[in-house]
Amino acid sequence: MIEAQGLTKRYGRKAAVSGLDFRVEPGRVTGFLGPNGAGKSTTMRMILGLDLPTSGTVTVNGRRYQGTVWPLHQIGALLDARAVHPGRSAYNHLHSLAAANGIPRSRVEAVLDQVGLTPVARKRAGGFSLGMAQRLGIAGALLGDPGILLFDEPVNGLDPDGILWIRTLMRSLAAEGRTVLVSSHLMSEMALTADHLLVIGQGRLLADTPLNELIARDAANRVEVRAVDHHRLADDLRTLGGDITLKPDGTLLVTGLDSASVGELAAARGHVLHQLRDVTSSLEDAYFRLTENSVVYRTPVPA
Ligand SMILES: Nc1ncnc2c1ncn2[C@@H]1O[C@H](COP(=O)(O)OP(=O)(O)OP(=O)(O)O)[C@@H](O)[C@H]1O
Repeated sequence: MIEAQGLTKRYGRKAAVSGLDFRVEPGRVTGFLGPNGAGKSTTMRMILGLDLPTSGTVTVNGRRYQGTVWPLHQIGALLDARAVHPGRSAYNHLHSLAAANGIPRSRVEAVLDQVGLTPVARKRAGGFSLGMAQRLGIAGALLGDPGILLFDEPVNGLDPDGILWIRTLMRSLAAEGRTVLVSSHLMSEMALTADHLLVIGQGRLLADTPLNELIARDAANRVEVRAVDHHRLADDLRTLGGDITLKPDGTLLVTGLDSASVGELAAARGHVLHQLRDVTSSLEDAYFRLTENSVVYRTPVPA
């Protein structure tokens, strides 16, 4: 279990993370989402004790960081896959980590197997592709068989097989009762991997919610309706409190009313409808709506 209270990190006048309160519970995969620069890596570094909070606290299994790096059997982390000495083999890299942490050599072989790097274990890590480096970083995180795992963008650079492997790994680590916190910008992948989400924007918590609830809340009370006289229907729906967007093809997107209310109003006022349907939502839709005011680095949309 990881618990943050009022967690704040400032760099000079800039607040990278502001007053975060959250708990990351064991037994589920918690996705950590937010636009570029939102503060995800900074938060992970503070959890690991690599950065100290300016104010507030973060505890790991109820204990505060005591000034030495958390031992690998408590927390394993993948932060930067390229942070490996390029001249060292995968085996030697893991072996020196194991030796420094009092972890038996047999674990090195076990995690190399687990991540599929046994055939290249004696090759220089500097020659690894990004996907192989990610696997080596994950092997390092698993080495101490820790109860808490942090992964910063673990699918970065992985091919579809690797992405499926990561998803299965995260889910099985959580099913074993471990605490798993994973950041990603890949919404479709997060939708398949995470049970719970923490979403931050500009250093502030925007959502701490089960994934399904976030998507369901986003879809709730959004209806698409096509009518012969869409202008008159739009006026009638507004009187019921609906927020209406008229699409170029004449379809009305109604927010704030469910399909039953729209259908009953249409029948009562004599509207001829050609279509009435609930709008479904995806994690990507929900995420965009949640973070639309928190994006710092926005890319212009081509005209
Ligand atoms: N060492 C540092 N010195 C100064 N500013 C920093 C430092 N580390 C992070 N920041 C700033 O803090 C903010 C949060 O950065 P952080 O890397 O935590 O975001 P992130 O959510 O991980 O972003 P990304 O998705 O792009 O990896 C950014 O504005 C960043 O520029």
